[in-house]
This record gives sequence, structure tokens and C-alpha cells, in this order.
Amino acid sequence: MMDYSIRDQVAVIKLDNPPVNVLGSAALTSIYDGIGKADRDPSIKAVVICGKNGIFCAGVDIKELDNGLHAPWIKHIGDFIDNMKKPVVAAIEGFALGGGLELALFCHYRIALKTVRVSLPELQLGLMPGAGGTIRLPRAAGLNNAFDIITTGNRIPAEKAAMMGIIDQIVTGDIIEEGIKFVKSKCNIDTSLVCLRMKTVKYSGDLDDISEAFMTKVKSKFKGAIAPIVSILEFVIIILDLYYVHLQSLSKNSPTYTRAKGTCK
Ligand SMILES: CCCCCC/C=C/CC(=O)SCCNC(=O)CCNC(=O)[C@H](O)C(C)(C)COP(=O)(O)OP(=O)(O)OC[C@H]1O[C@@H](n2cnc3c(N)ncnc32)[C@H](O)[C@@H]1OP(=O)(O)O
Repeated sequence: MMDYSIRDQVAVIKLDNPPVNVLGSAALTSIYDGIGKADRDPSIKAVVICGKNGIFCAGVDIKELDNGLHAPWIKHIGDFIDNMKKPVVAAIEGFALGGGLELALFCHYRIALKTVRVSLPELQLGLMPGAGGTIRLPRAAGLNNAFDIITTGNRIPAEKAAMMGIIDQIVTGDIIEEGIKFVKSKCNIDTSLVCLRMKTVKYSGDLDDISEAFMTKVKSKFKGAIAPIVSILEFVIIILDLYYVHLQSLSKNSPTYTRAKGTCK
């Protein structure tokens, strides 16, 4: 499910779940174990996460969702990386889709080949980007870009993703070599400064207005969608991202505050 190797004091965690490196229980466990191993090893200075078979990751294994994924749930990997002092880079080729993009967003940095496409297609599948995509994507790309990406499921080309702030660097050549070179250059940077979870969401304007505009768009786009999906949209996309960081700054009478309080019990 995963190859673990050490190159020049850098741990290389290579997803290996052919053909498209989906994240089932076994793959998630092996990534979690690999990251822990790299963190505990004092000779390791940094980590590269990449994928075999010319693809980073096609997301969570849809076939396993019916039975429920077993621990460690993908979010545990994010929580772990958020607290790591050693820099972690996602070295992306091919696709980073759904949980694959969420995995990349857990990392402190993302580099990609020009041919890469990234997306969060969950809503089109009736799911929510429940592994941190709604929390980290707005922090990387800004609220409007994140909203578009999440509600359209469009595949974003690497260069556009770089302009949005999702990708830190476009590279050519061997993605693993580039990943090692890149992450070694980041060893002296405090990882808490680049951890997406700890950043604030970039937006301009009034949060209640933005929230209402998004809601209107979602309702019109997903006309006729079953109520639970709309509720999830409301909860996750519009509120939860903002909830942690901004709730305290909202007026107690504002609609966004009221909705957030109602949905985040
Ligand atoms: C609180 C609850 C929270 C729940 C949160 C759940 C979150 C889920 C997040 C997700 O990640 S959902 C999955 C999102 N990913 C996708 O939708 C990607 C779908 N795949 C593709 O678009 C394509 O497969 C590809 C990656 C672009 C590759 O295309 P290609 O033409 O090269 O190959 P295919 O023939 O399409 O696929 C090969 C093979 O792989 C199977 N497969 C692909 N993706 C998945 C997947 N995510 N899960 C399971 N299986 C997948 C595909 O079915 C083919 O299998 P086959 O047996 O050879 O037919």
C-alpha cells in the first residue's frame, strides 16, 4: 500500500495502491504509520509524500465507503502532520482528487508537474469533502476559489492551482527528486507558519453577505437535491470553515452566527 524509503535524510512515502492509489483502510493505516516512523526517526529531517503509477492519489476508496472506513481515519493523518516540526511536501503527478487533494493539503507544501489536475469532486458524488478539504482549501486558495472548486468539482490544472495558492511550485523532471530538493530547502522554516489549518481564511467583504450569496448559488445549482445534501453544504462549506476562526468576531445577532451555532453543536 505504501513504500517507505530514505534518501539523503528525507523519508519518501510513496503510495502504492494500483491502479490509482486510492485511500482505503489499509492504505490510510500505512501512510499514518509511515509518517509516524519518519517523525520518530531522529536521522530524518523531512518527508516527501508521492504516488506510484504516475498518479498521486484518486481519493478515498469509494468501494470502502459503503462499509465505513476503519481507523486511522484520514483526518488523523492531517492532525498528525499539523503538529510535525519536520516539513512534509506532497509531490504530485497525475491527479490529486478528493481525499487525494485533502491529503496533499495536510502537507506543509505542495509541488506538482505542469500536467497535474486537482479537484474535490465529492459533492458530485453526494459526499462532502469531509477530510479537511473545506477547512484547508479556503485557507490555501481563498474563500471564493474554494467555494467554486468545491461546488463545481472542476479539475483545476496545476498552473491555475499554483496561481490560487494551492500549489507552491510547478516543477519539471522527476517528481520525487524535485520533492526531496524542495523539502530540504525548507528544513529551517517553522512548520507552524505554513500549516494551512492554522491560517485564517482570506476573504474580503461582509461575512454574512458572502455567506448568503454562497447559499443562494448553492440552492440554485443543486435545485431539487435532497435536503441532507443541502444541509451538509450549508454546514460544511459555508459555515464550518468560517466557524473556528471567525465565529468569535461575528455579531451574536448575525444570521451566520445563528446558523453556525445551530449546526455546530
Ligand atoms: C463524515 C463523512 C465524510 C465522508 C468523506 C468521504 C470523502 C471522500 C473523498 C473522496 O475522495 S471521494 C473519491 C473522489 N475521487 C474520485 O471521484 C476519482 C474518481 N476516479 C477518476 O476520476 C479516474 O479513475 C481517474 C483517477 C482520473 C483515473 O482515470 P483512468 O481513466 O486512468 O482510470 P479508470 O479506469 O477511471 O480507473 C481505474 C480503476 O480505478 C478505480 N477507481 C478510480 N477512482 C477510484 C476511487 N476513488 N475509489 C475506488 N476505485 C476507484 C476505477 O473504478 C477503475 O477500477 P476498475 O476495476 O479497473 O474498473
